[in-house]
Order: sequence, then C-alpha cells, then structure tokens
Amino acid sequence: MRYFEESMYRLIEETSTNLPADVRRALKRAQEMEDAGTRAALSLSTIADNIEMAETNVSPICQDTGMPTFIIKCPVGANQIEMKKAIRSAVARATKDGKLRSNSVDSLTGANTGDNLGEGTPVIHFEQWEKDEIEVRLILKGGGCENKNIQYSLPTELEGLGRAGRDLDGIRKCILHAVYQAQGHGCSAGFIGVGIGGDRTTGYELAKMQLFRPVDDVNPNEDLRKLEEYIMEHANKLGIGTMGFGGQVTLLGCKIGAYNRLPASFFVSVAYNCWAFRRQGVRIDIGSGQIQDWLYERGSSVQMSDTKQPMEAAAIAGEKRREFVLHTPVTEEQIRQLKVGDVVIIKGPMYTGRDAVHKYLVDHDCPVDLNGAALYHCGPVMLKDEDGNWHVKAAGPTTSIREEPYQADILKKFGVRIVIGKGGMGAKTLAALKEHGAVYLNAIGGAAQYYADTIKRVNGVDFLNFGVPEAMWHLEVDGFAAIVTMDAHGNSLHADVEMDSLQKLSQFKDPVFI
Ligand SMILES: O=C(O)C[C@H](O)C(=O)O
Ligand code: SF4
Repeated sequence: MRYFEESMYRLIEETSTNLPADVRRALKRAQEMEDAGTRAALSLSTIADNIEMAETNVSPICQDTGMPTFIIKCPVGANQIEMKKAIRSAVARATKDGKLRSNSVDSLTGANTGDNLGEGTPVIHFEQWEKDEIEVRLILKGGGCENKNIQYSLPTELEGLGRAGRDLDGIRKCILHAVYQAQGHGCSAGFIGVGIGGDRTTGYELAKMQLFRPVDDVNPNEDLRKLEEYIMEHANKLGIGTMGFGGQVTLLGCKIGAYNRLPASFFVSVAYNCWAFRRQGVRIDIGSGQIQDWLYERGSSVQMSDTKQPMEAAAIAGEKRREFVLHTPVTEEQIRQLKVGDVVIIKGPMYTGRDAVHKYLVDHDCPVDLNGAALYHCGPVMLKDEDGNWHVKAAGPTTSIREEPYQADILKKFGVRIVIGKGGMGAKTLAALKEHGAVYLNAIGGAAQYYADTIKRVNGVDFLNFGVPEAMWHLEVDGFAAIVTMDAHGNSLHADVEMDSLQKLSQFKDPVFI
C-alpha cells in the first residue's frame, strides 16, 4: 500500500478539478434545451467554459470544495487505521496545494483549522466486502447546496401542493417541493438524491448515497423508476432554471432509494447537489495501493464549450439585453440607470465579504472605504507564493441570502453601491437598494475559474484571522461580468421567479400515483 496516499491525492485532485463525463453530458443536454441568448443559456455557457478552465488549470471547479466525504469498501484484514492516516495526509496536502479550500471551521470559535482536518472532517466511512481490492468513492458537496437539503416527515402539509400522505404520491409531492424550495440558491440546475424511510440520520445518509449513482442509470425498482422519471419531467416545468434565472431546465438528475422505516416514522430526505456535482471513485490495488481504474468516466472525454457564448457577448446575443461597463467606485447615478436583466462588467477594485465580515461590520468600522464600492459575497481559494504574494485560485460567489439580516444596514452605513453574490436577497435588502441607490448583481455560482481569471491582482487583505474564505480580500478585477437581478427601482427577478414557480408547483397538486 505504498502508493495509497498518492492515489488518494490524485482522487481528490481529479474530483475537485475535472467534472465527470456523466455530469458533463447532463449539462450539455441542458444547454441544448435553453434558447440562445436567454439568461439561462448564457449562464450555462459560462458554466461550460468554467468546467474546461478547471480541467486545464487543474484548479477547483468551484471554490467551495465542500465536505470531503470518502466511502471505502475494503477486504477483511485491510488496515483501516493506516488508510485513514493516508487519507488525512492527502487531504491536508491537497489543501496546501489549492486543490481544496480550507473548509474545516470550529463551530464554536469560528477558527479555521487551515488544512481541512478537524473534529468530524474529513468524513470517512468504511465497509468490508468479499472482493480482493479496495474501492474508494469521494464526494465534494459544497455548503450552499448542502443548506438546501430538506427532510419531510409524512403526513404533512406542503406549500402549493396541499396534503402529502404516507404513500408514493405523498413522496412525489415532497420531492417536487424540495426542488421548488431550493430555488437557485444551491446553484441550479441541480441533482437530487432522495432517501425514503430510515430514521432521520439514515434517511439523509441514503439520500446522499443516491448521489453516487451514475446520472444515466435506471432504477431497478419499478415504482421508483417511474417516480424518478416523473420528477425529472415535472420538476423541469417549475421554471426556476439555471441559477434561478428562469428557464427550461431546473433539475439534471433524480435518484431515489428506499429503506425500511419504523411504524411511527415516515421520512423523505432530499440531498440537493449543485451543477458542480463533484464525485469520483477509484479501484485500488491491495498490494501497491495504486489506482487501477476510475469508477466514473472521466470528464476529459466530453468537451464542454463548443457552443461558446460568453456572458460578455450578452448584448449581442439577446436583442434587448443591455450591457454596462462600470469602473469602481461608482456613483448613485450610474446605479440608478441599471435595470433587472442588464449585464454589468466591472473593472477596478472589489472587496470580498461574506458571513463573518457582515456580522462584524454591523457593529464596527471598516478598514477600507466602501463608498461606491463593489462588495463581493465570495470566499476564495488563495495561495501565497514564496515572496509572500497572494494568488487567487478559485473565486465564485457564495449564497447571498445568508447576509440578509445584515445587508441593508451595511449598505446604509458604508455607502456600498454594488452587492455581488448568487441566489438573490430578500425584501429588506431590496428596499435598501431602492432607498440608497444600490444594485444586486448575480454572478454565476460555481464559476470559480471563470471569475478567478478576471481578478488581475490582490491588493491586500483584512480579517485574515477569520480564515481565508471569510477574510476581506482587496481585489483588482477586469471583465468581471454578472447580471442585475435586483435593481434600485424595487424590481427583483428572484421574487418574480419564486412567485411564478410556486404557481407552477400548484399545478401538481392532484394525485398521480394512486
Ligand atoms: O462557500 C462558498 O464559497 C459557496 C457555498 O457553497 C454556497 O453555495 O453558498
Ligand atoms: S457555490 Fe454553488 S456550485 Fe459551488 S458548492 Fe456552492 S452550491 Fe455548489
């Protein structure tokens, strides 16, 4: 097992940087279904470019490299203690090399361990089997989509769908509702794994395990096969679309499994995974520890960006789409001219700030002048070179709704004019944007290489004590493109899509599986 640690490193690197072929194909099918020039099509082509860039740069597809979760099957007698040590060492090394973001945070103190090792991280599950080889599967599921996981306890009453009973039709309703409630927050279009039954813990576990099934497999259970097909067809009628921008494709895959349950319990657990569906696996030689083969077809065989239509070309592609190049800092007048649907391309300084920074700024001063500034909800992957200079390795947006309790106050207090993130924000922020003359731009979630490429320099950093993802990075950008989804006139694309999709959801109220 001399090479086991190196094999684990390669598995981590491959999973983080090279999206597998089955996932790529699902995204290509989505691209074919969206009309050229629409927001959904533009986002999908940015996603396609990003996938290729990640593979070429051997850098993370998305900056949130998630909770590394290893599922291992090994023969009786294999040394699990040694394997665990090797996995932990490979995780730390991959973090140091910028293949993983330092993502392990002390829940009480907020301290980032810096190497992805800590209580409960990484997650490693062992199971013994009869075969004479080792199989290791890895999933890197990010926090934004993890936040959209949901567990239902039947019977229940569901928004838009009414009563969901303890039967196949009740399960159907829960799954549709799960897709609806995720909206664009978890970087749709997504994949869902569903666990029927079990208890609260094993139900979620089963749901997550479904995500290891190949996208194109067929469920051997006839009832579940029918349900999967039904969900794929109907969830895509909700109109949520890529990034929640509206569109034909909301769901890219649905896999359902069932466990027995207790008479009193009936759980339906849904694991929501973003389009950046990073999972791979390897078969390992028990003697040498070397990789024998990959368990999922590797991404390199499916080329993504043949239908290239970068976001910057939006003004040409979409007849009515307007495009604005803004040099930061900006004025109120520049912001007031923007409307939902416009494409904005930013040049100049930009500051990152996410959960810890927002909480801090509410009661403290800011070390930089944010007047007219662009504030980017982003926790990048950063590497420091030998000369002490920082480099951005991956830098897509994070889910903005988490900052809803703070954003309006921060706009007012510091004079921020551009907020950039993904998934949109709520009514309080919308009102503040209108009152103070600011705008919300939706960047393409998961497009971490695409955005890293627009960052030309790192000018400085504050709050590094919050950890790398939570620090305030001072960036210099050129060609940073995003879409206005909340303007300074009280319009929100997110509110519109949410309302519209709720109406569409209620079409599926009547029983189907009786
Ligand atoms: O933590 C991040 O950078 C992103 C997160 O996965 C999210 O989707 O909000
Ligand atoms: S930012 Fe989006 S693509 Fe990245 S992990 Fe979060 S949900 Fe997934």
